[in-house]
Amino acid sequence: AEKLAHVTILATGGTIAGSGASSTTTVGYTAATVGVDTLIKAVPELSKVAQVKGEQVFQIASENMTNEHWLTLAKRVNTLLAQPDVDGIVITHGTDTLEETAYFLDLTVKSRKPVVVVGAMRPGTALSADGPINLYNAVLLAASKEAVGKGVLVALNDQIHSARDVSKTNTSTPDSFKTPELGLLGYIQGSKPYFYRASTRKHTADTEFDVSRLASLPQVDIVYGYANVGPVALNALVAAGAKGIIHAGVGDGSLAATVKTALVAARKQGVVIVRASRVGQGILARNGEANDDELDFVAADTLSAQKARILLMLALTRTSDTKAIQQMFYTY
Ligand SMILES: NC(=O)C[C@H](N)C(=O)O
Repeated sequence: AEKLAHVTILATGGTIAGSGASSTTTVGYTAATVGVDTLIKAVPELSKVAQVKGEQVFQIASENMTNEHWLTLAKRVNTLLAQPDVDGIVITHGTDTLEETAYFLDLTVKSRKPVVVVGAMRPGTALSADGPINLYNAVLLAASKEAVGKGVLVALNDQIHSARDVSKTNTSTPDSFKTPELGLLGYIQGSKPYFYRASTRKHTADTEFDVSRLASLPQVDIVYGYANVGPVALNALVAAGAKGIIHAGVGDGSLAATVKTALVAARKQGVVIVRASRVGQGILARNGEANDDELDFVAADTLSAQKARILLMLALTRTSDTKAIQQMFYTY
């Protein structure tokens, strides 16, 4: 028989480690209550697909995830994957910011070994809890040869997504994670992963970002576009020391006149401005709704605002040159 792969499960909390008052409690439960050993014991089938070890890295609801948590997690993943006796990693995570952690790791993990981020939409106490099957699928995916070199993967609801393109799309249903237009990468069925496509963007072992010596990340915040918007929130963030601003604009990243004036002023003070869209799908065209060449702004391409924030933070650890940063937005 083939020797089973060694997979380490890094537990961070979330609903997958949550519990509710009754079996029908699917909202208003408590996240991050159950430890990694209990999660593993709840799925004895794991021992058929991998030799599993568990580590409790954090125990938080993912709305409390911070840059510092990400740095700690990325360093731990890199340390483990450098060991010859670790073949793959699974990270259990709350779903609210799961896509952000996954993309952060996609840009900072220095290995081709599989890394799979997984969560659940229902707490473990609920009828038809999705955590156990999601964890089982994530572990077999992390143990698989098929997942090697694919970048950080997100696996829920029997589907495999790329970290860059996946989003939580529904507040509560188990099929919440989707890659609407660019498409999911594959499925898990009958204890086997099936891949149909791969991301064309640089990730993991091929990225230029190195967090091994970083204790913090540059402050980058997001401002939202909407009818009747003014510059108050933007100006407050700049005054609070933001080094970068992601503008999650209406449509193709259009700028309200008063906001545009404030963004131009911020840029003159050295703040890097990235135009993104609140729409959720499509390319944010450089020099489309604003003349980025003239304003010295950066276009987010197809990244959501929350993922543009991650790429800009990491970009600012390397350069403040907006042409170089724009190139990164077309590369990652
Ligand atoms: N489904 C979940 O995991 C939601 C929870 N608030 C979290 O992100 O930790």
